[in-house]
Amino acid sequence: MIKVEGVNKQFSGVSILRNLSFSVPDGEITALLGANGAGKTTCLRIIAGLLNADSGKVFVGDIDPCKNPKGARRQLGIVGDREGLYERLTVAEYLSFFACAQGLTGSELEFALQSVKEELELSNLWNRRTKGFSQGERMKVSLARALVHRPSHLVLDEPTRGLDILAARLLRKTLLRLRAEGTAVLFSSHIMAEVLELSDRVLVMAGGSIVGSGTPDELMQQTGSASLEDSFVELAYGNLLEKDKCGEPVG
Ligand SMILES: Nc1ncnc2c1ncn2[C@@H]1O[C@H](COP(=O)(O)OP(=O)(O)OP(=O)(O)O)[C@@H](O)[C@H]1O
Repeated sequence: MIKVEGVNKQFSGVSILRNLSFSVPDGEITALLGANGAGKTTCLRIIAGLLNADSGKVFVGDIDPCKNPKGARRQLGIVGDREGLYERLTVAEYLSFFACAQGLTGSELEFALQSVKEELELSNLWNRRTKGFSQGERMKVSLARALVHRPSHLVLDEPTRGLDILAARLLRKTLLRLRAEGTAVLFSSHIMAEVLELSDRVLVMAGGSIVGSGTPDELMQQTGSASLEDSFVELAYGNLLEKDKCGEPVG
C-alpha cells in the first residue's frame, strides 16, 4: 500500500498541496485526476522520493522514502513526467544499469531483463542507443525501467502520453497483470476512457487536496452525474463554474 498522510508543499510561498491524504491499496489500480496544475506531478514526485514535502508523511509499504530512499526505491517503480534516458546507452545497457542498481545480479538479472524485453515487446529497440528515440519509444523504455526489478508499487505520471494505440494497449494489459499479482498501482491521467477501463478507484484533486474519491460509479452517484467526465468536472471545477454562472471573475 502507498499512503500519503497530511502532505503540504509550497513553491515560492504558493501552496500546491494542502493536507493531502489518500491511500493506494495493494492489488488495485488507482487513478489520480485533476486539472492542469492541480499538483498531481508534485504529489507523485514526493511519493517517488524525488521531492521533499514541507510536512506530512508518505509510506511505500512500510517504508518512509525520506528516511530510507534506497529501500523505498526497491519497492517502487516510477514512470515520471521526464524520461531522463541516458542517450549513449543502448536499451539493454540502460535497463541493466538500473536493474543492477536495484541489487539484481547474475541469472536473476538476466531473467529480469528477458522478461521485460518480452513483455514490453522491446526486441527491435534492445540494442539501439536511446538517443533520437521517439516519445513513445522513450516512454516504453521508461516503463521497462520502472518494471525491471519487479516492484510491489508502481507510480506513473500520464503513462500513455505519446504511445500509439498498440503500445497503449500493451501498457494497459501490463497494468492489469500487475494488479492481478497484487501490485499497488497509482497513475495520473486526463483521459477518461483510460481511467474508466483501468481504475478500481479514482481520486480527484483540486485546491491541493482530494475533493472526491471512490469507484467511477460511486463518483457518478455522489455528484448525480451521468458520466465520469461530468463527475470530474463537477468535483474539480464545481466552485469555478458556480462563480462563473454568477458572473464573478474566475481564476
Ligand atoms: N519546481 C517548481 N517550482 C515552482 N512551481 C512549481 C514547481 N513544480 C510545480 N510547480 C507548480 O505547482 C503547480 C502544480 O504543478 P504539477 O506539475 O504538480 O501539476 P499537475 O497536476 O501535474 O499538472 P498537469 O496536469 O498540467 O501535468 C503548478 O502551478 C506548477 O507551476
